[in-house]
Amino acid sequence: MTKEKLVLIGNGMAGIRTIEEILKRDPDRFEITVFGKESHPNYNRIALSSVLQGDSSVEDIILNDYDWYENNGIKLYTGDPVVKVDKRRKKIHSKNGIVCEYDHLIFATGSNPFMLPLPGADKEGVIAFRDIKDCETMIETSKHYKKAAVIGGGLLGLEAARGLLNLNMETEVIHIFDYLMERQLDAPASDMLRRDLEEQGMRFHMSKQTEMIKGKDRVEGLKFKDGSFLEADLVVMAVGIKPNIELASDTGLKTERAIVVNDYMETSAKDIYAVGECAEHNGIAYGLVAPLYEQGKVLADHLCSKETEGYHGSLMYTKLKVSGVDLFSAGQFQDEEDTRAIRVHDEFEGIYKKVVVKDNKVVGSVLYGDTSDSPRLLDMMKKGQDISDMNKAVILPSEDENSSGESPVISMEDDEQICDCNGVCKGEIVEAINNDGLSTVADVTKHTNAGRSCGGCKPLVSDLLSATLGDEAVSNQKEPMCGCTDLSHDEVSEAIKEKQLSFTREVMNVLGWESEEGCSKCRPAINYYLGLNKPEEYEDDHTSRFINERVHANIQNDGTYSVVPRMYGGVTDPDQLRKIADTADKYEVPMLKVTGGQRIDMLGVNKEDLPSIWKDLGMNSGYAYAKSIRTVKTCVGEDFCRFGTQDSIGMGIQIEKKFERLNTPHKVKMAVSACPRNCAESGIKDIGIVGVEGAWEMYVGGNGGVDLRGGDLFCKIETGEELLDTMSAFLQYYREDARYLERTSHWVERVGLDHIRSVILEDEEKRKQLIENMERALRARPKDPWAEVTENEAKQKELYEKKQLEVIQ
Ligand SMILES: Cc1cc2nc3c(=O)[nH]c(=O)nc-3n(C[C@H](O)[C@H](O)[C@H](O)COP(=O)(O)OP(=O)(O)OC[C@H]3O[C@@H](n4cnc5c(N)ncnc54)[C@H](O)[C@@H]3O)c2cc1C
Ligand SMILES: NC(=O)c1ccc[n+]([C@@H]2O[C@H](COP(=O)([O-])OP(=O)(O)OC[C@H]3O[C@@H](n4cnc5c(N)ncnc54)[C@H](O)[C@@H]3O)[C@@H](O)[C@H]2O)c1
Ligand code: SF4
Ligand code: FES
Repeated sequence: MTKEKLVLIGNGMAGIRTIEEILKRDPDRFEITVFGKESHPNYNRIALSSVLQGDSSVEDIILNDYDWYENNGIKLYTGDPVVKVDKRRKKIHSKNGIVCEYDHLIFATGSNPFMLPLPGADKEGVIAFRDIKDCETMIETSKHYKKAAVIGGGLLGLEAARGLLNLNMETEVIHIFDYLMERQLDAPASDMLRRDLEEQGMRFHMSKQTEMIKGKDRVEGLKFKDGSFLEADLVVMAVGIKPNIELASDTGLKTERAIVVNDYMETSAKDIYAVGECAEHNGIAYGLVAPLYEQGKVLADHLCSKETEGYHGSLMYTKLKVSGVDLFSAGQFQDEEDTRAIRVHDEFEGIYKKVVVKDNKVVGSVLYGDTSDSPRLLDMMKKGQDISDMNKAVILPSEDENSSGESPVISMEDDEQICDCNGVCKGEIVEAINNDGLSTVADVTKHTNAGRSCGGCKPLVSDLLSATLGDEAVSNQKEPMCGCTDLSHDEVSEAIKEKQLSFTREVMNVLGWESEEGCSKCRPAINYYLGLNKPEEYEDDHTSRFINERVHANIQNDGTYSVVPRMYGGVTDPDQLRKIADTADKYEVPMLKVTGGQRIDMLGVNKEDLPSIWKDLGMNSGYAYAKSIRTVKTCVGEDFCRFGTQDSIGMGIQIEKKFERLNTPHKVKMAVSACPRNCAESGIKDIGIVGVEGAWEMYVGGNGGVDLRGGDLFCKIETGEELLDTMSAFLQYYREDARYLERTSHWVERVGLDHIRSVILEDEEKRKQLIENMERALRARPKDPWAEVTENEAKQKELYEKKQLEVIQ
């Protein structure tokens, strides 16, 4: 039977949740194609706040990785926005020229941040906070500049400001009203919030209107309408959002503030639907995920011909994701003529609670300092519960009545919601815990979606696990490697060693994997642990590798690849440069870029050209795509620099040649500087070497990326030979002890520098063993992967022939 063609425009939270709901209902019904403007798979936009605040990495917040699309037969085009919809022919056109037919078309194009049209708003350093790029810009800016200004004291502005404080920037918030978050809070709660945030170091400029952004090319400050001026190196605008409806209006769909939809998320055009922030239902365009996910369920029912009552609007409720601040706001929280309120205000404890009542029903609430009543109040609001017979103390129990120490989940009814973002009730979670044998919060999230968005409900989920299984069962819980197994990384790696397992399928069978094929989390990890255990015998399973490692090149946002040849120690010569230039000319490589790792990146290469480019270059792979040794950056050192005390280039080249092509749990970057001026940035590398008079200092666990971390001084070593031995022992211990995908920076923090020192510097036996194991691993390394491909026609056919370009990326 031919499948109906379903095209989704917008690879964001609402659109992909709708696809997940469709797959749950009728997985084989549609041939699904997704177009996304951003060059990432679907990620948790909400968690950008936690990336900025340093609690997660970009990798942690991916909701559906590339393999998910592939495994569900979904064709994904990232970095390729739809630019035209031909309603008559039922076709869409993408920016990169892809034309795709549809039977059903979903708009889920979200919103754009609203940028105040101020003079100077186009200067460098003026940004929004909406996507991964914005987040990365803020993190990068904080490395070079000190003063940040956030315009807008709403949810987004305050979460951005907290993140900027964490990045050590002096942070000023400019707000147009005289109290913060006026759309969610009343004056007393807002005052308490402001005081708490001031204590955290935020500074506020209230009732201020920005007139212009000053500066030459880059922002230098803000001028306000009252004539005052504030210096700033970075300006983040967080003054609301504008639904992204340009394409919809060009298509002729009815739009007002957003794309107008009916109760079944149908737009004014046949077979075209809209969900998410770009949709407007009954005059409301929502800007929080809970309503958007409700819309997704309705649209999935409708498209899969399931019975549905339709979408009838949602109650809005929010929490601020700033640590140290407990705040909840829902519904109609301001006093009106026809409302009355129950209030508790404890200035000593910093607690404020207000419940607004209208026609004997709770219609809104603001809680500050203690939000434990929020699930119950929300439930009352949703059910429209009549409270005329209820005692005030039952609606808002006093602290004494509330202070049994018992978690609020205990007294919740089964139909009360625990996860507001995803609409998951207590009963549903308890049933999943009991029926599916769940024992961790991660299990619950995987099975029910509870906790998968803002994460605010995770403490309640954890309490519910304890209440259902008993404290002991839960305290013994560990983080499983992935949803296919209950075993942790350490247990899997240990079992491979103990049982001397030899290949992926065997591991899965012997260790009782839940899914036959494994998933994109466990397969690469198992492949790594197997190679670690039997370096000489194990044959790498390339099907378990991530796409970049499978094809030995990094995929770019437009579907092309980058080629980075190895340049040992960042040193090149005219011959290499000529080869690179000739190859770039021959294959019309659109960009050559010098990388931070001191080599040359050839960007924009077509996949089918990769093998011949590698052949023409005749250089080794730089492994820029791999969980392996990447670069050894060097400064010019004693031969040329008047401060140099050591031969940094020579040492860098020796290190790179010794450890190249070695598999590691995550990428490993190194650097050698010949004096403490540190021109090669040794302080932010996994291993950084610094020359001092008559010796080398070795730093470990540095990271210059999102999780910025200065390396720790590990030891001081006199000879080059001893340095290489100590590096061998350190790298091998990292390879054996760290979990797959754990950077050295996280590993060093988890196990502790003292412990690593005691193993490598104090335990002679263990050090010797580690160095021997490293030598075994180095001897067993495969040859250069580019050379292997250029000599292997079958591989070229399998991986690089043009038809492969159609493969989902
Ligand atoms: C920092 C931050 C924190 C947040 N915190 C919370 C929170 O705690 N709780 C909460 O409920 N909500 C929160 N939100 C809001 C929430 O993230 C959004 O409501 C939600 O992401 C909207 O989902 P969406 O799919 O409608 O839009 P989006 O997630 O924006 O997805 C739309 C996608 O469509 C793409 N697109 C647009 N035009 C095209 C085109 N022509 N072709 C192809 N692709 C296109 C866009 O690039 C985008 O990737 C937060 C938002 C931010 C920015
Ligand atoms: N925790 C959460 O739930 C959360 C977190 C972040 C973002 N979001 C969502 O993301 C979207 C964007 O958030 P937002 O905070 O930008 O929108 P918002 O509309 O909620 O708040 C914008 C704030 O900017 C202020 N403002 C407007 N013009 C201004 C000006 N010229 N100068 C100074 N202040 C000005 C407004 O008074 C308002 O308080 C919203 O839909 C929000 O719900 C939610
Ligand atoms: S690190 Fe020292 S030796 Fe190396 S280039 Fe810089 S100043 Fe010169
Ligand atoms: S309440 Fe946001 S993820 Fe559960």
